[in-house]
Amino acid sequence: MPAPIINRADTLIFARWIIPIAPSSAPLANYAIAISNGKISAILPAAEAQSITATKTLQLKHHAVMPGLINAHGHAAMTLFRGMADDKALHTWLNDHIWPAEGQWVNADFVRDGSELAIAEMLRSGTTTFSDMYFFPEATAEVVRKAGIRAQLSFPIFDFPCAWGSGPDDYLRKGLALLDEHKHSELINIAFGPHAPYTVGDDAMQRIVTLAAELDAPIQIHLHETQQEVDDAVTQTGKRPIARLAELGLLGPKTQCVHLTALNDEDITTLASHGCHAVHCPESNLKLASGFSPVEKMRKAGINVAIGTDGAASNNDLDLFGEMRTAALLGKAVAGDASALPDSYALEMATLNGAKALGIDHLVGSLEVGKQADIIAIDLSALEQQPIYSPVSQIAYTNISHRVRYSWIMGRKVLDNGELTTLDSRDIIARAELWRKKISGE
Ligand SMILES: CSC[C@H]1O[C@@H](n2cnc3c(O)ncnc32)[C@H](O)[C@@H]1O
Ligand SMILES: [Zn+2]
Repeated sequence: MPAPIINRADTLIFARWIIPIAPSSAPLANYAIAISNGKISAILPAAEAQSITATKTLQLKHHAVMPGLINAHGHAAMTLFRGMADDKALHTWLNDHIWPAEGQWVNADFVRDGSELAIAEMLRSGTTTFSDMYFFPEATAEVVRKAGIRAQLSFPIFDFPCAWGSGPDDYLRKGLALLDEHKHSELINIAFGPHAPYTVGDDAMQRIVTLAAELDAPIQIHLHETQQEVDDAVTQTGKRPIARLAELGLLGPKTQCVHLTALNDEDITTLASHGCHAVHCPESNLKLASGFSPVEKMRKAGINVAIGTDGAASNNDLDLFGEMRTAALLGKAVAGDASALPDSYALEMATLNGAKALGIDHLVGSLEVGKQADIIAIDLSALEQQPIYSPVSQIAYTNISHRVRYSWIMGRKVLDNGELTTLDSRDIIARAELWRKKISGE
């Protein structure tokens, strides 16, 4: 059905290209997009849009306009540990460095300041939705509201105590309160965040399965991050983690499986048949030498693959455009096929596939009339992007994140000509420096 013709809008953006992602990623040249009441109200050729009266009009002659990016996995507050424990393998990194540091430093203030630093970095580089898994999610929620960004907050569950709680009972009680508090929120969704198969036992997993089904809530979990994780599980239980979670009923269309490097064909079939989503974090997997995710095989098996940065302590940035480029390049090498993970698929992974994974594709992930106006504009006029045969290629394969100039979330402008409108960069940097001094004992 053709979209209704409108004659007025709150914001009208004329762009050199619009890349809608759905129904396809093919760029629409010299188009306009209208925003009314926080939603996309029209997408039409620029010549036809001249008749629309708008409160604000923007002429973006050299820009590509596309859906805001969706960072489907991270630990926002870990920005305050960026560069603190580099060049270590996952288990040494976690057991000997990160978990002791978290035990010493993480509290609600740490999470508030670290999350604000992360959100500022993500907004500046084109992310409009992020999925987080960290302690004190209520503190992250405060900053999410302040920034006006969209988020899924997965509350953590371990079998053991941490700064946020004493064990599974306590985590579930706090998490359910958070779910209840945000059940009508437009920007925040709450998910269950069992940390990993090796930190959460069968009892807690079973309670998560029951509660998540009752509340129709998503589950996000680190899964098959390394071959060692799989080998240890087989030694201890005789089962691969994916097989164990399938038996426990934890795998389903609301389950977001993060990492998925050590997969055999049976694992892929199990994930596909349960409708699970994969969240690929290529830079964290490379930096921690965790392994290689068979993204092309998963795609061919019909698994929805989204993309995430993971935390800044294992990446070390939150640049989803950079992650997209790494995913595309690595995906080709892993598949042994240069045609695997083409530019258009890289863009889909970071937008619509992310929205599908988080269960919000009816709201965001593509530019379509009726969807929420989560939109970014990238200036392609710089030397490094010339000449432009294909804007999709330039976005996927050139270093582009610093060229994001505008960003709207639910129609609200949160990045204006490269400047954050809701957050104060200088104050955020000053607070990060205070944490560095404290943590380094200066
Ligand atoms: C449940 S709160 C998050 C918890 O996860 C830790 N973490 C960060 N990155 C990874 C990773 O790649 N694999 C496993 N666990 C990770 C983080 O430090 C928190 O303790
Ligand atoms: Zn992670």
